[in-house]
Amino acid sequence: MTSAVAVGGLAKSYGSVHAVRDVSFTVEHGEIFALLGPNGAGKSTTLEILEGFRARDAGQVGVLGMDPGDQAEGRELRERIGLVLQDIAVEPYLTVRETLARNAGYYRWPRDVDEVLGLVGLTELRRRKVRTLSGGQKRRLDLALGVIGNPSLLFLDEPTTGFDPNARRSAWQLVRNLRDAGTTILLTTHYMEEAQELADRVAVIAGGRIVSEGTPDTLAGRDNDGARIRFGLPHGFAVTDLPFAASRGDGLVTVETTDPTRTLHELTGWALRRGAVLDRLTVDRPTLEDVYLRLTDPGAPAGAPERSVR
Ligand SMILES: Nc1ncnc2c1ncn2[C@@H]1O[C@H](COP(=O)(O)OP(=O)(O)OP(=O)(O)O)[C@@H](O)[C@H]1O
Repeated sequence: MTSAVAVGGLAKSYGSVHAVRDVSFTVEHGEIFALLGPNGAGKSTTLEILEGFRARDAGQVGVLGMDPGDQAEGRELRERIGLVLQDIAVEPYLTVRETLARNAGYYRWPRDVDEVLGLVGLTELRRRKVRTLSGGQKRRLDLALGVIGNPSLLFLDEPTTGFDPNARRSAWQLVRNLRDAGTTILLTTHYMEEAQELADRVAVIAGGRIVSEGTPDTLAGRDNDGARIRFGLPHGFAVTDLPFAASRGDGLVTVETTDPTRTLHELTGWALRRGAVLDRLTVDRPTLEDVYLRLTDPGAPAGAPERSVR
């Protein structure tokens, strides 16, 4: 089976601004794929080309086996994709349920309106006028509008911006449920926690180019990076007493290691023999955000694109 989305050598400029330079990636059926990148990196431009709203200058694009740039195929495609864009215009004087029911009428095989209201947690608010919804409630309605047409492929452009932490977790569960029911999802987000929690694979785009691609856990060799052990030393002990090199700052000792199992063993053995209690002991690895910040640091030397495989 072909990929749900296949992009090769995509390029798009606005006058002298090279918004997308040479972007290639695929999204497989049934996966959640996240496009990450700083403001102005080219994410929305890429998405708009895939959605058929913007013409490309160069490259190949296949979405559900169709070319969104082709007028006839583009129309057929719009029946099969769902969109949750950053700012969807809705009629403020309709109720939540009326809005959803009206949009359901645009599709040949819509989902049940009340079922979708339940999915996004808007059943209680179904009789409320849209203009009275809070920002987060409105965003849930956006999500409902995106899935009402029962799409095979759903585009989510920053789906949880403005959500409170509980609403964000509910939205994540909804997105996972959609994926588990067979919907392919391509999303953009500025929340690294969202990408970590949701995405099967991510691509980082910067300056119109993909600079790294992989699973959230392995992106840019994240899984092979060293671990960091931190702890507080009790009174009377110095960093130089430790059986390995370490540094001290913020009242905590930090040890960088590529072999955390061994280093921890040495550390705890050393402490137990001396009756020393290691205060606030933690072991961690670079987060997705650490890796993302490194990849998108404008001061970092430009290198070959990094790719890690699943
Ligand atoms: N219609 C337009 N006309 C001219 N320049 C544009 C237009 N749309 C986008 N750009 C420029 O193209 C570049 C890429 O913009 P794009 O909106 O694709 O980035 P983005 O990654 O989605 O950013 P954000 O995270 O801020 O939404 C930016 O430099 C932007 O200023």
